Amino acid sequence: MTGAAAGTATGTAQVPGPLVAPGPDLTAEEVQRYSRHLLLPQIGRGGQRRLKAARVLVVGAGGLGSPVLLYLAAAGVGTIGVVDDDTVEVSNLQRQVVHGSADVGRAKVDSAREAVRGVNPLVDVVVHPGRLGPHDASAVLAGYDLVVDGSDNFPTRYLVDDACAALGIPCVWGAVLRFGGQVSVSWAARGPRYRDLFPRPPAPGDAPSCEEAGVLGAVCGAVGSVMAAEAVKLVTGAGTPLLGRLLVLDALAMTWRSLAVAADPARAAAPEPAAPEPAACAVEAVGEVPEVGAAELARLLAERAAGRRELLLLDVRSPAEREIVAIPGAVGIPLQRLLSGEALAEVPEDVDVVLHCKSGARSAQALAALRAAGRRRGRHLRGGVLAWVDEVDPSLPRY
Ligand SMILES: Nc1ncnc2c1ncn2[C@@H]1O[C@H](COP(=O)(O)OP(=O)(O)OP(=O)(O)O)[C@@H](O)[C@H]1O
Repeated sequence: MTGAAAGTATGTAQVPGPLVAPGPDLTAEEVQRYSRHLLLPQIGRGGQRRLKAARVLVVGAGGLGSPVLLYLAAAGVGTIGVVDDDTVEVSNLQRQVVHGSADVGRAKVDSAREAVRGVNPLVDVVVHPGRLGPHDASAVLAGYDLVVDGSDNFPTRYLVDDACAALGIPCVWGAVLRFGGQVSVSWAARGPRYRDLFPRPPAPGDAPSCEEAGVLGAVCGAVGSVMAAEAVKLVTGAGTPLLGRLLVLDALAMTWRSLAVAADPARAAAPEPAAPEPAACAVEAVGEVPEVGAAELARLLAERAAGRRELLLLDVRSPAEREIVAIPGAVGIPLQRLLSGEALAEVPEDVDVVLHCKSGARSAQALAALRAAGRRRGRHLRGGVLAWVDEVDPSLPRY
């Protein structure tokens, strides 16, 4: 993050007017539905007509996208786009409140469309199923007035931020992890951008995901609600947006802090670093690594139990993940301890090693680190503990 000094020549955020021109007048049904907005002088009938004409794209129908979608729909945003490439899983329901139990297995975009229509049938929902990538970002974002980024990964955030900058439109972005969250507005033409706060993506393994470290569901609700409020403010011109400011939530202490942020003059002068392809995951980043399937691992462990084989099964997930589900006989060494080299001595050189994590990305990274350190007798479990649950012991929980 660049310093906390807004107001430099490059960093001064300009308070914009309304982003969207008013649409057609409201019907009697709309007047009734949105009456609590109409009572607000900062929104009123004119602001509600702007919302009716607005086209807002929500990236990700997950933990943040859920409250964003529901509040934008309820607020009467005329056209809401939804991009997502995922299907609803049981473990999503703790925070992804736009989906319900009956939606498990459905495409998130379909489930979200139905929920949005249930909240407000006057809203048009445009679904963009699939992974947003450099090949289609400009085409998908074009035609929207504003993007709300509720994605959960750095490549997508940089991609969305760059595409918004190129199109000259603002992006409201948010991020959550454990009990914390961040929200801000990135708008190249008017103030600092996401890239000013985070010039470089963190090194693989430096920033844990919610999948690894967890997140309080209500934190997604709090941060997502702020994102939706910022979107409504930008569309209508109400108040002062979070432009040049980063709002930081600590839900354990229950504090919100507002940090001033400035554009980074060095970034403004330098060419944009290429955003990594969003589809790229840690496995691809570290190259080919030898794998073993779950059924094969079960056979190897049976041989070990019978005393016919020496094998070390290393679980590189966090202790909290291991408490949820573990492969019997696995030894836990969290990924960071392997990547830092701190735990290398705990991995013997003369024994076959199989590493595993939840789904295979972290174990591939750990294996690459072991190989870089000269350990040649390692493989990793394809599909991680989830593959073990699916193929070997379905009585164990997925998460
Ligand atoms: N580039 C992208 N294109 C389309 N959808 C994306 C992209 N990046 C992220 N998303 C979506 O954004 C959402 C992020 O939400 P969240 O992290 O709460 O969900 P999740 O990935 O289901 O969580 P978990 O990994 O813990 O299971 C996901 O639904 C994910 O599919």
